[in-house]
Amino acid sequence: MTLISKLRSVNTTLSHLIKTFHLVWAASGYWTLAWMVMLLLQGLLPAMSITLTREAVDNLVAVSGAGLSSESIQKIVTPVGLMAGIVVVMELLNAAGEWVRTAQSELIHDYMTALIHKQSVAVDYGYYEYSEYNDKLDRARDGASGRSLALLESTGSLLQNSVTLVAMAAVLIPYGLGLPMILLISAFPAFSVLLYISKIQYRWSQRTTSDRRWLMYYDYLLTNNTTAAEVRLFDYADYFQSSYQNLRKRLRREQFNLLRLQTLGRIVAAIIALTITGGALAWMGRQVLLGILTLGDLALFFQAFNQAQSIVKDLLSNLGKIYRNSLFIGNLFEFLQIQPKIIDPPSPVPVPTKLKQGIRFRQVSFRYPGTKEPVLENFNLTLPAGKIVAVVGDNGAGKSTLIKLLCRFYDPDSGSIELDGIDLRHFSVKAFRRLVTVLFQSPIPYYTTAGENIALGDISAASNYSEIQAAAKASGIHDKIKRLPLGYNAMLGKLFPEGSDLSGGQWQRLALARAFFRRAQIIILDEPTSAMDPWAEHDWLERFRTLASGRTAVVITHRFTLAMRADIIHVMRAGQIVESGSHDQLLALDGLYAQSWKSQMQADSSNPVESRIV
Ligand SMILES: Nc1ncnc2c1ncn2[C@@H]1O[C@H](COP(=O)(O)OP(=O)(O)OP(=O)(O)O)[C@@H](O)[C@H]1O
Repeated sequence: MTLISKLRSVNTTLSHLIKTFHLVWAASGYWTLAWMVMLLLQGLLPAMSITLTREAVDNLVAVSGAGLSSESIQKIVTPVGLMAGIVVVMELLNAAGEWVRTAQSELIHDYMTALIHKQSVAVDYGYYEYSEYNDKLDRARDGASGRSLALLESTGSLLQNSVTLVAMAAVLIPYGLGLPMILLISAFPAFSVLLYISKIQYRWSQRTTSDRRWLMYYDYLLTNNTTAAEVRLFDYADYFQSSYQNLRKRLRREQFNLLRLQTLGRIVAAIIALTITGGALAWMGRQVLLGILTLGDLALFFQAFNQAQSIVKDLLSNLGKIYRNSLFIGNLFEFLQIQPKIIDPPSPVPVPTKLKQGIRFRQVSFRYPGTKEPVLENFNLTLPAGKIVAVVGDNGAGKSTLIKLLCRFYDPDSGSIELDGIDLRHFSVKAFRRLVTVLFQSPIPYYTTAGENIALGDISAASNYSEIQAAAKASGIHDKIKRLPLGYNAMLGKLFPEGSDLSGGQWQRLALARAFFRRAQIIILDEPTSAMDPWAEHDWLERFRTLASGRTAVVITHRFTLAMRADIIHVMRAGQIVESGSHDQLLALDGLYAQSWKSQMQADSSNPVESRIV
């Protein structure tokens, strides 16, 4: 490590320390103040105690053999009494310290968690599609509350040690400068070992972040209710269990190696420190034999040396901890610094209250970050206002990418997506998204009450009970909810006690109710009926038409039954629209759509409603 990189590392540590202190202060201002006052007191008391020891011993020597006069007793009782007082104050401070520490740690935990939650939502959706981001998030969590408090504690201990050390030095310096120097040198090997190990541990932790996520994933596969059926059916438990165990074995081995290195280093450092201490003690013995020191000096000297040595050791070990924790907490700051790319323009244009022309993809080209192949290239598509448009196509054609662009989860690399002729980038992101509702293939089962599941569509209107019921009726889930033990107040999902589970199709109906409740102008559907039987799908489609009337809807689907009901069908292949028209027009065209339709009809003529476009 060059001098410049060393200085840079000290600078980074300091900057992390300052940022951490700001965070801690913001999270627990008064408690931090109380903590600092206590540190100062705890730092000063040991030196006061040592000075009193000298006084007590010297007084004892002075009055020894003078009889039990009140004057001689007082000479001993006063310093001893004060020393006892200091012990009591130290105990009180220790007890109060526990209290302050617990309060601080709770406040800091909540504050840091809130910061991480806020940032997790603020970053672009796109980040969640990359493992590097997940690594950052995992590391930030690791560096959050625990590390910041540890960093603060080590800094506090360091300050306390420094106060004590300065006070001790003031007491020791009259005996010469050599002793403080020896103390410092004796602790140096331990410090170097600590720094070295800290660095190795940090690198190991960074390198194994993904490994730990693999462990979580295997654990999830083996213990989760959503995977329980397939684990049994495919009998893959042994396979994933051994993957878990093998990975754990490797991590355990690496951890043991680190531990061995650490223990070895510590033993060597302790031997060096002991040798130096032995030399200092021999020197002290010599001074006593030569009659240079008084008994009081000797007592002070002995106590001060012992204490100062452990303080210097603590001090250096705290420096090491500060260094290590600042490395980890750097991950938190790195995470908090991620800037979203999908942001509001400086002066957003108001979103249209009612769509007139519709949505247009104009010469859109897009590739996912970090990939070479574009998914869309000079892509054009119009979604006319008030119409239902279906987009069909084979796997990987780019249909879901269209949705992501339409929701502004990503922006095009070139070209534009326009709403009534205005580029989406000119609207405020929140205001634009308020216009959109998406019904996903697997809607999220929110483990909350049935009513709240619908209200999440528009949380600002959550108290509008009659609208919630109207949305449930419109989507066809009202009767089911009414039959639940507590109706709209019934908990859904099996995660919590008393929860009632719904079928896949019922969850999709609940999602439709949420969409009704949202009253958004643009409705996007991604295989919304995949979990429904043909009868339920028919009923659902009728309800969907009610929802979509007067709105602009895009349906991404593989199902003919769904696609054929759209006003316009676009067939997509390899990032391009290759055919467009109504169901009848596309059949008459006898192209890709017609071929898929025919082959599906032949293959499954007994059950045409189940036909899929391939
Ligand atoms: N996050 C991503 N990063 C990189 N490439 C991606 C990402 N998501 C999708 N792709 C790629 O983009 C292309 C289009 O994918 P997309 O999911 O849009 O297809 P699709 O038409 O929705 O397919 P399907 O019908 O199977 O759902 C595919 O080649 C896919 O591998």
